[in-house]
Amino acid sequence: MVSRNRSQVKDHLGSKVLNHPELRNTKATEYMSHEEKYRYNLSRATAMLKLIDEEGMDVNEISKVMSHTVSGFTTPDGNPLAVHQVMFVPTLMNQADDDQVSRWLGDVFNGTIVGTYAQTELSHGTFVRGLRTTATYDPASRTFDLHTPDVSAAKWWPGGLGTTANHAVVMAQLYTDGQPRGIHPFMVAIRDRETHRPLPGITVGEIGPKLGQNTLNNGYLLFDHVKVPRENMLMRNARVNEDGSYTKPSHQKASYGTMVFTRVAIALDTVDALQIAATIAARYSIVRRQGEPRDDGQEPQIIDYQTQQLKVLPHIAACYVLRASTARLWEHHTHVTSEVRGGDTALLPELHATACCLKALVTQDCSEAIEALRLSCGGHGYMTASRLPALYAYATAGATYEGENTVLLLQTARYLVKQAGGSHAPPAAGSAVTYLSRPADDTPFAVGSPAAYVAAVGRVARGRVTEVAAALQADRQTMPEADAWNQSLVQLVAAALAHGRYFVVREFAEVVSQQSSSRAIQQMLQLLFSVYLAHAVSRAEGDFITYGGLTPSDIRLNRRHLLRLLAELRPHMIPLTDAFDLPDRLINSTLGAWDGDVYRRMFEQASHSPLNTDEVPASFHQAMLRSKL
Ligand SMILES: CC/C=C\C/C=C\C/C=C\C/C=C/C(=O)SCCNC(=O)CCNC(=O)[C@H](O)C(C)(C)COP(=O)(O)OP(=O)(O)OC[C@H]1O[C@@H](n2cnc3c(N)ncnc32)[C@H](O)[C@@H]1OP(=O)(O)O
Ligand SMILES: Cc1cc2nc3c(=O)[nH]c(=O)nc-3n(C[C@H](O)[C@H](O)[C@H](O)COP(=O)(O)OP(=O)(O)OC[C@H]3O[C@@H](n4cnc5c(N)ncnc54)[C@H](O)[C@@H]3O)c2cc1C
Repeated sequence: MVSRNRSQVKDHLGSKVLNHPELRNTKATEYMSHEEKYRYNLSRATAMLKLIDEEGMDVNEISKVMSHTVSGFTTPDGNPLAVHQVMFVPTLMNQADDDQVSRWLGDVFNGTIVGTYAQTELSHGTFVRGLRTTATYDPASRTFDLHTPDVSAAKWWPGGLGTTANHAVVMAQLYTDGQPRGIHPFMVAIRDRETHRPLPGITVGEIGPKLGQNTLNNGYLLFDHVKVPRENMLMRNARVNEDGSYTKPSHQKASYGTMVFTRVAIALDTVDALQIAATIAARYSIVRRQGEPRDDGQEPQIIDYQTQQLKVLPHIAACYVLRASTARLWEHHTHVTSEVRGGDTALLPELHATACCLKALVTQDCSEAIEALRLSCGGHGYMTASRLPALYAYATAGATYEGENTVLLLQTARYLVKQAGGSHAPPAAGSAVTYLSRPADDTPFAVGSPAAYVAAVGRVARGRVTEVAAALQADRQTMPEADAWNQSLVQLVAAALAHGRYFVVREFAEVVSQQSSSRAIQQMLQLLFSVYLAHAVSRAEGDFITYGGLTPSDIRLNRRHLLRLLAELRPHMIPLTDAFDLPDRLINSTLGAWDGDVYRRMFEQASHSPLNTDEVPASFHQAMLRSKL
C-alpha cells in the first residue's frame, strides 16, 4: 500500500468497504436516537480501523483513508475515531521521542489505547498561548501535576473524548522551576483500559448536539491535580529533565506541528465533499425538467437555464482546480516535515502560511459552493436524503476547526506583510511569495487568455498585500502595534485570500501545461481553468479593477465570456462528474444516483419515516388530547 497515491488508496478502500461483511450494509440513521447513532457509527469506525490494520497501512496512509468519500460512507454521522486517527496518532509519531513511540505505539495499533487531541478549552480555542490547563513539574516525585483551574479552562470539543477515548494528548501550560515554558503536549490516561471508567481526578463527558457530525463524539475534560509521570511529556522537541531543567525545542512552534498537518489534510479532504455535492447537483440538473415546454414538447432540463449553469458548473471546475493545489500542498508538507525531522526548519514558516491560507480558502469556497449546489436542487436539496445538508455541515465545520478561518488568514497575512516589507528571511527558491519582491507582471488583460487572467490574479494579490503592508507600516508610526494591526484586519484577510487564490491558479496553470498525454484532456483542462478564472474575476470585480489592471469594459466582457464558457462546458458536465468515479453507494443521495431514478428513490426513502408506520400515529391523538385540556 505504501506506494499508492491518495486517489488509489481511496479507490482501493472504497471497493474494500463496499464489499466488507461489516461495512457493506448500511442503515438509514436519520431516525435513530443520539445513542443509537453513536453505537452504529462507532462500530463501523472500529471495523474500518481493523480493515486499515489488515491492509498494513502506516500513519501516512491512515490520513489518506480519512477521505470523506470513504469515511462519509462508513461513518455518515461523523467518525468518533477520526481525531484518534488524524491527530492523536500523528502527534505521537511526530512529537514523542523514540522511546515513547516504542512504549505506546504497540498498544495504539492493537486498539488498547484510543486517543484524542485535547487542546481547545471553553474560554480559549484560537489563542493557544492563552490556554489555562497547567502541567507543573515536581522533581521530587518526577511527575507533572495536571490541573484545570476553573470551569472556563475545561477542555471542550476534542473529538472522540466524549465517551470513546481512554487517552488524550493534552496541550497544557508547562511550569518547571517555577517558570512558565509555554504550551506542551502530554500523554494522559483518562479512562481505565479495562472498565472504561474515568480515572481518579478526571471529569469527562460528551458536549451535546451540533449542526452536523453528531457522532464525532466531541467531549469535555477537567483535571483535579492529576499526577502524570515525567516520561509522559512528549519529548521529541522540548524536554524536561529529572531535576526540572528545561531544554527548548528546535523551533518555537514545534508543538503546533499536528495542527499544520491536519490543516493540510482538511483542505485536501473538503474537496472530496465538494466533488460529491457537484456530482449530485449535476445529475439532478439533467433529470429535473421544469418549465414551459419547448419545441420538442418537453419541459426543459433545468441545467439549460443559464442561471442554473452559473449555480452548478463553476463548482465542477473548482473541484478540479482545488484538487490540484491541495494535492501539491500535501506533497510540500511531506517534504518540509522530513526536513524538519532532520533539524532544518527553514521552510516551516512558509509551509505554515500556505497551509493556513489554503485550509481557509478551500473550506470557505467549498462550503459556499456546496450551499449553492444544494440551492440548485430546489426543495429536494433541502431533504436529508439528498445528502447535501450533511455535506454542507461537514464542509462548514472545516471553516472553524483546526483554526478559525479568519484567524488563519491573519497568520498568512502576517507572513506576507513581513515578506513585502523585507523583514522576514528571504524566501527559498520555488517559494510561493517571490512575486512580492519582483515587479508586477504586466501581461495585458485579454478575455480568453488564461495566462492574462493568471497575471491579473497575481496583480490583485500583489496589490492587496503591498497596500495593506504600507497602511500597517504607516499606522505603526502613530499607534501601538495591536491597534495598528486591528486597524487593517479586514484588508489583511482580503490580502491573504488573494494570495491563496494566486497560489491555486498558478498550481493549476502548471497542471494544464504539463498535461501532455492527450490533446483532448488538455483542452478540457483548459476549458475548466478558463471557467474557474472567469468565475474568480466575476466574484471579485472590484479587486480586478482596483488592483488587477482590468477596465470596466474588461469586466463586462468577462461576464459575457463566463456565460459563453458555461454553455461550452454544459455538454461535458456529466462526463466531468462521472470522472470523479464515485459509486452510487458512496454518494448515497436520492438525487445523485447514476441512473437518475430520482422520484422513485424519494418515495422509497419516505417509506422509512416512523410516522408512516401506522395510518394514524398514536402520537397525533396524544398531542391533540393534551392541547384540548
Ligand atoms: C482528513 C481530515 C479531515 C477531516 C477531519 C475530520 C474530523 C476531525 C475533526 C476535527 C478535528 C479538529 C481539531 C481541532 O480543531 S484541534 C484545535 C485546533 N486549534 C487551532 O488551530 C488553534 C488556532 N490557533 C493557533 O494555531 C495559534 O494560536 C496561532 C497560530 C493563531 C497563534 O499562535 P501564537 O500566538 O503562539 O503565535 P504568534 O505570536 O501569532 O506567532 C509567532 C510566530 O510563530 C509562527 N507560527 C505560529 N504557528 C505556527 C506553526 N504552526 N508553525 C510554524 N510557525 C508558526 C507565526 O507565524 C509567528 O511567526 P513570526 O511572524 O516569524 O514571528
Ligand atoms: C466540529 C468541531 C470539532 C473540533 N474538534 C476539536 C478537537 O478535536 N480538539 C480540539 O482541541 N479542538 C477541537 N475543536 C475546537 C476548534 O479548534 C476551535 O473551535 C477553533 O479553533 C476556533 O476557536 P474558538 O472556538 O476559540 O473561536 P473564537 O476564536 O472564539 O472565534 C470567534 C470569533 O472571534 C474571532 N477572533 C478570535 N480571535 C481573533 C483574532 N485574533 N483576530 C481576529 N478575529 C478573531 C474569530 O474570527 C471568530 O469570528 C473542534 C471544533 C469543532 C467545531
